[in-house]
Amino acid sequence: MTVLKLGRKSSSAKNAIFMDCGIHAREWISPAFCQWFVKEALSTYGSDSQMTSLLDQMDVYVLPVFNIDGYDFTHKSNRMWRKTRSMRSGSSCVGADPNRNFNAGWCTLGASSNPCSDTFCGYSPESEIEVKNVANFIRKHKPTIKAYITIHSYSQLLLFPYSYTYELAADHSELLKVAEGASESLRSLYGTRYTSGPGATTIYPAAGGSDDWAYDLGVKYSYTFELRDTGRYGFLLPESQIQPTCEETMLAVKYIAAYVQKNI
Ligand SMILES: NCCCCC[C@@H](C[SeH])C(=O)O
Ligand SMILES: [Zn+2]
Ligand SMILES: [Zn+2]
Ligand SMILES: [Zn+2]
Repeated sequence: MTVLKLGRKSSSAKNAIFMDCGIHAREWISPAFCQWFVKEALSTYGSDSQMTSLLDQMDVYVLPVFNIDGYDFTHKSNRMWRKTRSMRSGSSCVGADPNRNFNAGWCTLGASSNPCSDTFCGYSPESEIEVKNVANFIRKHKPTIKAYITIHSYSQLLLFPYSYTYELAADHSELLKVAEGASESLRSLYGTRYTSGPGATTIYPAAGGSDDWAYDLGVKYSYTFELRDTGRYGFLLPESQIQPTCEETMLAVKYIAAYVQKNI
């Protein structure tokens, strides 16, 4: 698994943030953001005081395209594909939903055990190699990873645990406070409105998600972004909106990163 590691070289282990994009194949604005984030982070390091401080003090792991085979399939065959492209003998349907395949309330609610469903949870937790690799990486770096951010589209939401239960997370009020601050920061650029809240009540119940899994592993600041828009173009966001979406999302990510820096 190829992860980009951004940050000033340091002999001692620095605390880190892990961010992935492209877990769902059709959400093309997501990998676009991760790619843009890397360019922007590296080109503003040294001039932007917040980015400089962030990369001096922390490392940022970026996984630009989580679901590579699915992303490729959306370019070549089916633009609306969501899942992985794993094959299983005996099943006529392909792939599992990687955001239902993590070991967090696995396949209990908001997921399907039907291999042909777009929210198929997989044959077992971490059955998808992409999920296993990311889970292994985060487990291995557990002591230093202080925040997990996963980028999706669309709906303009900033979600945090839990989605596998309606129970509030132990850190609910803090996670909400940070999400609202980040959404406010995002809105300050172009007025784009986000809704913040726990996944289960803010979007829908959904077990097996990467954010819930990271949170239960101990990564307190765990967030799922649903980027633009709210349905006009949906997954087919026009090219003209890529740059503004990236710029406003950067403000939210920097807000979260700055909060994490101050509070770990
Ligand atoms: N952990 C689940 C967060 C809420 C659902 C997020 C959306 C992104 Se397309 C989904 O995976 O259905
Ligand atoms: Zn293409
Ligand atoms: Zn998604
Ligand atoms: Zn989505």
